[in-house]
Amino acid sequence: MTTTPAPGVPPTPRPDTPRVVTTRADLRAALDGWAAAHPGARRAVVMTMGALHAGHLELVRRARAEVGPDGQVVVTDFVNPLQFGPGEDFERYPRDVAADVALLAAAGDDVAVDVVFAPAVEELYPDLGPAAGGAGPIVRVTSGRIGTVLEGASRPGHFDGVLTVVLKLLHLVRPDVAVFGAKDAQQLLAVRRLVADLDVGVEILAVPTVREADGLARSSRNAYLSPAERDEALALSRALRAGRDAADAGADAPGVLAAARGILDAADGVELDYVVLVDPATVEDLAPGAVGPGLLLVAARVGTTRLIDNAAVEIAPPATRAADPDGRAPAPGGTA
Ligand SMILES: Nc1ncnc2c1ncn2[C@@H]1O[C@H](COP(=O)(O)OP(=O)(O)OP(=O)(O)O)[C@@H](O)[C@H]1O
Ligand SMILES: CC(C)(CO)[C@@H](O)C(=O)[O-]
Ligand code: BAL
Repeated sequence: MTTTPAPGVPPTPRPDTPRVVTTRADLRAALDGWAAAHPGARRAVVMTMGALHAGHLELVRRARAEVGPDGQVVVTDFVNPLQFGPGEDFERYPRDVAADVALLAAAGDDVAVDVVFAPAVEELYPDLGPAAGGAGPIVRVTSGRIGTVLEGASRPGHFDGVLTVVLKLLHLVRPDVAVFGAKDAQQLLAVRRLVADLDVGVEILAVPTVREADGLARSSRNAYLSPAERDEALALSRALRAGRDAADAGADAPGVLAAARGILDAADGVELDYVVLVDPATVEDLAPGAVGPGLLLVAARVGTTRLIDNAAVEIAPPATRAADPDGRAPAPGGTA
């Protein structure tokens, strides 16, 4: 892919491999250099913890589509210690920046990345090292109620850590748009609230969950699963499909939730953390009589691996729910 030059400057081919920078100073130089060579170009960021997979590539594709060939796409590759609690998988989390860069370099022009920012922990958090007492930043973002329910209840402090690093990365990269995955639905909502509540000047875009052919949501943590566990993990996406099918067939909110829960309760090897049907705008439980959009959220442990997944559903109004395809009134007590 070539980029459109400033007037009078010959077009330069975009390098095949993204430029990898690890310091704030080199990041700034890469951003400023691009802006100088491409006046008016837009910039997009895709924030990741590395161990890149097809889900991440979809986020990059969206980012590239958003800024065009002259725009600059930055991928951040950083396992953020602030969002991991004691006993979680911070140490075990897969880290291989070279493999991530190779995957990006092998992707097509529509997934072209200009810069990979892969800082060391001390670069982002000078106060976190042993020399500084290990406490980390004094001032952090608090995620409020969103950060205390569901993922936040199971992982106390997680969303404060996520929002703190997201805000830092937004300040460092200064993008026009930032692309996040719908797979991490509560995170997406928290980031949207961060941007709205703190008046951060960036557009947040969401990409639908990318799945494997059998329905399993792509996730870096899938790498932890043994083949048998991977089969067991399919119960999550099956449960969401059952909930969605129930909604499509006219079930009410409790019926939708029961359909999903039934699959999970019957599944082998799945230790359920939660399955809930929530208001997508708040992640608060949907009332039994609610109609309209809902979000089914599931979190479960399969072996030692904690997985999350979700699906949007639409709860039909009772009148629609009750009518049969010919529009006749329902039999008394009928539900669907
Ligand atoms: N299957 C997917 N579809 C769409 N977006 C995804 C998918 N997996 C991850 N993302 C998005 O990629 C971004 C970076 O996520 P991250 O690096 O944590 O990957 P992950 O696969 O979610 O990892 P983990 O397994 O640790 O949760 C997030 O915005 C996340 O929602
Ligand atoms: C947004 C994020 C990169 C912050 O560390 C992380 O939570 C993730 O990968 O989803
Ligand atoms: N994918 C969200 C980041 C985390 O689980 O820590």
